[in-house]
Amino acid sequence: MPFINIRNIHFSYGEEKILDNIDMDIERGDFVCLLGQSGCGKSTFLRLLAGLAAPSSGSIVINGKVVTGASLDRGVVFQDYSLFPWFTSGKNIVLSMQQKFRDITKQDLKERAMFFLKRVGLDESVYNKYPNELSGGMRQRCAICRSFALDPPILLMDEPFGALDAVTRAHLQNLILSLWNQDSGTRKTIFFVTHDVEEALYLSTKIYVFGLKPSRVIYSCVLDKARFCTREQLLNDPKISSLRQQLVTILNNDIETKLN
Ligand SMILES: Nc1ncnc2c1ncn2[C@@H]1O[C@H](COP(=O)(O)OP(=O)(O)OP(=O)(O)O)[C@@H](O)[C@H]1O
Repeated sequence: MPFINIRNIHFSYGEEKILDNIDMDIERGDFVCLLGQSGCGKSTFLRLLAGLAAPSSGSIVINGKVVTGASLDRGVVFQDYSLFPWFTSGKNIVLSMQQKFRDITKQDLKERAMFFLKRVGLDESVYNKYPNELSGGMRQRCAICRSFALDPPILLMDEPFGALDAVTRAHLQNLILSLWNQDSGTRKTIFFVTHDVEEALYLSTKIYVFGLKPSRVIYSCVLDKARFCTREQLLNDPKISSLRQQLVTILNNDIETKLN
């Protein structure tokens, strides 16, 4: 049995069918990118994985257990940084850790938060700042810091870099790869929603393309490229170039089929 076994997932909002028979087998430590046109149901699928909604039919089994609700074993990072604006960054990080590490003192939690702030490239002064005193990139680093400080084996990331400029986005892609790579023995399993083919090629070990709703997986692939390859290698690798072309064509054809 794979680490995550997703079988025959259907989901509807009322009468509107959104997901139609999604199957996936995911191994521990996979970096899974979900690509697809806007509105096809990628975020909905992440909500099902998070246990925030239940499939209309089908099952999601993680490590042998059926998902029936939310769990601290699945961390979530959204595009809009998901920090409470009325708390400082530090409090945002510590509050979520308190739910998981109930026996750890506040001082130790603060030290853990400081440690992870540094890991994501933020200075300790950020601890006492409110989210609105930080740039978008810094807020997203804080959200990533909060997720990694909680240390969930699975991370669900919904277009986490979608609102950022290209340079910040590239930095954060490198950051997430280095956090994911930090200890290859206990790599987190990451699901990452993006519209960006290049981002998917750079980050993932597996790519799933969702078709327009009611959405099915219309293409999937496993990337056998070395996980430490550079952006330059990615641009020059002939196999990746052909995969890039294929992904763009599939996405374009999908939208054209629905328009015709
Ligand atoms: N709470 C809701 N109630 C009813 N319909 C919803 C709800 N949330 C989403 N939808 C609909 O479900 C469909 C899928 O939405 P979803 O946000 O999952 O797509 P997406 O692929 O993540 O889109 P995007 O890439 O634009 O974020 C859309 O048609 C959307 O309007």
